Amino acid sequence: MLDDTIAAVGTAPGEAGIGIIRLSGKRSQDILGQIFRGKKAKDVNEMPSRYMSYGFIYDEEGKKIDEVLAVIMRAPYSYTGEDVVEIHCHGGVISIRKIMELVLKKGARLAEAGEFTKRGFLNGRIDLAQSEAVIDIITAKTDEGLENAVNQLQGELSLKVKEVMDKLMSMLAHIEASIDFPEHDIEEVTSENLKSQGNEALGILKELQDTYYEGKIQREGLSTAIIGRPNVGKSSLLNLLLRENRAIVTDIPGTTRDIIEEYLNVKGVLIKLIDTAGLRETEDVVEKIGVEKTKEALNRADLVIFIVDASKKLTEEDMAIASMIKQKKVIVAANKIDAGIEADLEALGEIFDGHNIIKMSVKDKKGIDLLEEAIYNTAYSGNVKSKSSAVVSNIRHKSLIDKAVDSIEKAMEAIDEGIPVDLISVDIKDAWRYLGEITGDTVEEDIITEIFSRFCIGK
Ligand SMILES: Nc1nc2c(c(=O)[nH]1)N(C=O)[C@@H](CNc1ccc(C(=O)N[C@@H](CCC(=O)O)C(=O)O)cc1)CN2
Ligand SMILES: Nc1nc2c(ncn2[C@@H]2O[C@H](COP(=O)(O)OP(=O)(O)OP(=O)(O)O)[C@@H](O)[C@H]2O)c(=O)[nH]1
Ligand SMILES: [Mg+2]
Repeated sequence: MLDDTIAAVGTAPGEAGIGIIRLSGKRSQDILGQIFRGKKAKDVNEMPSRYMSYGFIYDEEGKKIDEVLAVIMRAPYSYTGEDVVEIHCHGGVISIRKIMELVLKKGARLAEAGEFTKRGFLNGRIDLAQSEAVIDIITAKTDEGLENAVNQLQGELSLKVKEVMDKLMSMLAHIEASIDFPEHDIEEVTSENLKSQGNEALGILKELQDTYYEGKIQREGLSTAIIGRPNVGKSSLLNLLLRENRAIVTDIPGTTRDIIEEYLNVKGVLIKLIDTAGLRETEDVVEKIGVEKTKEALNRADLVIFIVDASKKLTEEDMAIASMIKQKKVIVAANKIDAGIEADLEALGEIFDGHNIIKMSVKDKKGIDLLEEAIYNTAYSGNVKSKSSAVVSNIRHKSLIDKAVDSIEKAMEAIDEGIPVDLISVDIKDAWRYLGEITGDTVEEDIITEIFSRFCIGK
């Protein structure tokens, strides 16, 4: 498969001033030679690596197709580690399509999603975690999400993971040695040595585990569900926070049936705001489904904004919801204070942290600053913002690190129990393999395929 020469458009045709067609593989330069004539560089063999040459693309009848800049990046110093050619043409749909057609006619094959990056991985220029960072860069929604992804692309995460893998390898070597040379005092030394190396490995992995919550929020946003009984002003609040009329608002209880999700930036924190159907017992079939969806959204939420109508006495429904969410991070929005305060907010203060009860009026746009402040504060509460440049934001990486930690901890317990060191090596090997799945050293083919299929074409 790496013998093929692949081609794809790397830019959005018709939507930008320039269009880039990219080729990778042994025949790239030859294909360029057949369709490109440089003003200065008459022969592609004379084009120096990594310098742009000005010229024209010609079709098979010798007709000029477009004025372009072309560049050859010869192996191994390229994005894929193979010969790469880029043709930078004008960004129009027709020009890009014609050049692509020509390139395919001359023997290139259309690249699959993520295939350029995959080749960079298969040719050893970047590892798997670095490849995954490329998608994260493309899909980043915040400055921090981008920063984490760029760090991961530079290999910051891989470096830490490899450091641990090296320690595990050295532990395995010690175990081997003690098996090969079972002199009387080696066992003692070995278990001390294993313990200290194992603890160092655990220390690094636990630091990485601690970055996950923050990393996830920076990547996916803080999932924030607006919850409350019907008609308390959930959709009104969503609209106010978004500063647009996204959700339908009426005075009819049960207006919102389907979940509405929108992204919002609160003081630099990415919030995935979720408006839900009011929670109540209902016989209405559609509303019932809405209530079920609300409960699912509630389960997944990192933060709950619990709205009550402060202008009325709290109802049984309010209290039922309160007990349903008391395990969650909650901000209580006591809404409609423009119509007076009848609700027993102190009772809510006993269930939830009093600081997080915000008196507000969506109608009068009152209290919104305090609410945003509270959202921002809860986003990081109990989780100090790390200064580490290796941040775990990917669930695949997190679960592999968790498994490695479990295996190492199992090994450490075994050492404490005086279990023979050769039996411990099984767990250490497991941990090493799990970590290798992050960097791609020990990963199965189907996982690699799955990861790269999530890329876009041309990446
Ligand atoms: N025109 C263009 N812009 C682009 C890309 C591209 O492929 N083409 N990239 C694609 O996504 C990104 C840049 N990523 C790249 C990563 C490595 C190499 C590369 O040639 N690496 C070589 C040589 C490095 C060096 O000069 O020292 C290497 O690592 O050996 C190129 C682009 C973003 N911008
Ligand atoms: N007086 C007053 N009325 C408000 C306030 N916020 C919302 N309302 C009104 O309350 C009614 C219900 O608002 P919605 O935002 O649709 O309520 P909801 O919680 O989304 O309702 P469901 O989708 O039915 O669960 C509307 O008539 C709003 O105009 C407020 O701060 N003060
Ligand atoms: Mg609503």
